[in-house]
Amino acid sequence: MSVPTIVVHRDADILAKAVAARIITRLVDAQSAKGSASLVLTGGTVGIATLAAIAATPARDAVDWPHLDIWWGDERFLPDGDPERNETGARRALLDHVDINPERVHVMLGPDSGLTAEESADAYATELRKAARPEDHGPAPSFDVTLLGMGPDAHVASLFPGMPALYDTRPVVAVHGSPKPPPTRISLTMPTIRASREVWVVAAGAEKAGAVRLALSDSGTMQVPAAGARGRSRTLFLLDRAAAAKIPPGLGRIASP
Ligand SMILES: O=C(O)[C@H](O)[C@@H](O)[C@H](O)[C@H](O)COP(=O)(O)O
Repeated sequence: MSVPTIVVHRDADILAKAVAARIITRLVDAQSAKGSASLVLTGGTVGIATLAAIAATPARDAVDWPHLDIWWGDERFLPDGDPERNETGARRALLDHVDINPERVHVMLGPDSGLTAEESADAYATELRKAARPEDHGPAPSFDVTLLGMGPDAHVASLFPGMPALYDTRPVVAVHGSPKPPPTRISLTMPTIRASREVWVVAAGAEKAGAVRLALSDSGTMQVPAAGARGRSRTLFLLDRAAAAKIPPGLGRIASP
């Protein structure tokens, strides 16, 4: 697993724009190398602001959108079109504005599908397994980039401290009793997140500073899920100054102006 690289930006607005530029470049590089790319989206304010920043960036047209697979790290178990769904936010911010191939947008189904949350998680696991190739050596693709927002409790996706999903070895699980509403969610598990080539944790605001410090220390994943959010070849913590305020001295950080 890769040691995190920390990049600190002035504020949340610059952070979203910088992450947007970084995603565009990463996707173009991946597509140039292998003809396609895969991106795992996150909910949350920074996650959605980043997608809106991509949509607003002229360079977005450098991405070969029809050859991009879009996945989600987690989803609120709500009906299609519900404004609280991460998918709804992603479509409004970006997906409705680019030439994405609908068959390559892999949504986590909500209750209107007729599935229970457990059945929806199983259906997603099947989709992941179909997309996995032999070189992925597992039940899910090695995503090029998995974006993760992070809560003040250091949760990532819908993996909350001490909750059963953190102990689950299946690729995708249903989450009940989420401390962050809504209570029922679908989430990739840590093994699936850690199978990603790159994991990018994005966080802004002083309320995240404690969680960032723990996530970059030798904390246990069960109590500090973000401490387990590591990519196989690269891990980035992309932060604003407020969220980076409590980073232990001596950790390599790149502070942008
Ligand atoms: O479904 C969700 O709520 C997200 O996936 C969740 O993991 C989010 O990314 C963090 O809670 C950070 O959210 P904020 O950036 O809004 O604090």
